[in-house]
Amino acid sequence: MGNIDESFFQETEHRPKQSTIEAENIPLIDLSPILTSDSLNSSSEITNLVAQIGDACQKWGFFQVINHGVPSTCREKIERASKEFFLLPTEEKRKVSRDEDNPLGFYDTEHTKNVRDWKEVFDFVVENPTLLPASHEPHDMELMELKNQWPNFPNNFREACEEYAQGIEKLSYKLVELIALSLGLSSKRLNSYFKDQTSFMRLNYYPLCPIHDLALGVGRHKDSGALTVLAQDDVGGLEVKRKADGEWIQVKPIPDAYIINVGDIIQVWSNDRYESVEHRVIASSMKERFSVPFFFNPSHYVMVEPLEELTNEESPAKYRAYNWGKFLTTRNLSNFKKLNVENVQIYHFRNGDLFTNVLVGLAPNDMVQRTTRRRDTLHSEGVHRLSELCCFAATQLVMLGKSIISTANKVADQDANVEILKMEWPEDSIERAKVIRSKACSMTGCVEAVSSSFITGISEVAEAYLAAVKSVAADSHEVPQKSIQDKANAYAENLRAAHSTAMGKIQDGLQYLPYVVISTSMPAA
Ligand SMILES: O=C(O)CCC(=O)C(=O)O
Ligand SMILES: [Fe+2]
Repeated sequence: MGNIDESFFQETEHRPKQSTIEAENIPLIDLSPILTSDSLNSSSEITNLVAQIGDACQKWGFFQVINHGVPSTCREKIERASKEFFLLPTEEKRKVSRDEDNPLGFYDTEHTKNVRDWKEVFDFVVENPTLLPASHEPHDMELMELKNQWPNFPNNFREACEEYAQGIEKLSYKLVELIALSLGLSSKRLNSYFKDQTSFMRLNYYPLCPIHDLALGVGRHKDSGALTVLAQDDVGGLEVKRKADGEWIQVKPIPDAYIINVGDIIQVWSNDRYESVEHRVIASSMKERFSVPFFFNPSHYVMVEPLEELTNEESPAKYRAYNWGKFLTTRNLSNFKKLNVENVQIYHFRNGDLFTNVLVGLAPNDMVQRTTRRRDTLHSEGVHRLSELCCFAATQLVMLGKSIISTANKVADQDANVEILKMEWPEDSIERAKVIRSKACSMTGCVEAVSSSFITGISEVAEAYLAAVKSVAADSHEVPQKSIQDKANAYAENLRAAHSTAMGKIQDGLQYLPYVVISTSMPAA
């Protein structure tokens, strides 16, 4: 697993506590009613099942299922294959490493919220190939094909993975149908979104961890897809944040059960009726652990937005539509592992109506105060995040230069625990330039995402204020409208300027790197 470095250390407040609550568990649901019929016709058993699923989604966002119809032999086969694969020597596993061009395969430096996870993974897609946007750039329509890479050992690995994926995919459709019914929709309402699915399966291996009090197997996160179907072994370690009080609750291993959780997409489709809930995995110094999540994701071209049937005047759409493929590629951007900014999140697409709710019922003066405070906070936070990003980008560019030079001189850099310095550079200088270009694209992509989310946020606050003022005060001219709006515009302009400065700095820094590449590729005099 390599050296223990600080990139694994969680901030103090996110480190595992000694005693987590074991008393309550997430709901356990018996799916046997779906085994007897192909269509989910409205028998009283199905109605009862749908109600249980609806309750579990609402209260926990998580549940376990038994009598699900996935043959246990399939599961045993993939679990055995996974164990055999991860126990191979690292050099063997690295033959199918994921890289800049292919995000599928083996990987041991997964990061969650910029902290390294104590685990190794192997990813494969269920539609081979899977189509995704080639870049996160909004106007770039080019697509790319993701293709699986399979290891030579163990020799039944591919077969075990493909068979298991088929069984789990079938179960996932059933679950999505039950969830659709629980939202009052027709059972097949969501199925077409998965026609050219971008779903993937992940084999997780959590090795023994000597720093289990500092690190996590997987840091706290929400799953960004539609639905996750997880097989965990008998070791345990998955914890779910209880919605009622924010306590971390252990998910007890149940033989042959699957753990199901609602992802961000169902949260958006359901307009927040069901929430995607945070979870994490504790690392252990006593027992290694294996798990296999399946991330059921829609086609890349799906625009994710609250379903029409679930929104109306009283409960308007809480999110703007976003393109799933672009969301995923923006997420995957972060090849710079220790990015000091948050990755793209669904709340970046939240509509301003939440702030409108904050203003409801306030006296005009209080409205002014609340709006001013929110607008100013968004502005200063935006400036802060952009300047942090700018410093980060400059450091990364220097590091890239150092890394090229030390590779050319074949010396290890003193800072070798910095991820980027350990990069393996291609021999060919054009290929090196391509790597630099893709890193620069990642950085500019992040700058763009951060600045546009703050600019949108500020203008939404100003709009919500205008609407609220108009609705309460007939003589609203007494309430400052113009100055609130003007200042919001000035702030947005200021953020745009900070954005251009950051992009300029990245471009400036980038100008030097080709010289470094060229000079380090020339033969010594
Ligand atoms: O290994 C587990 O139990 C959960 C892993 C997980 O949450 C994930 O990969 O998203
Ligand atoms: Fe997860």
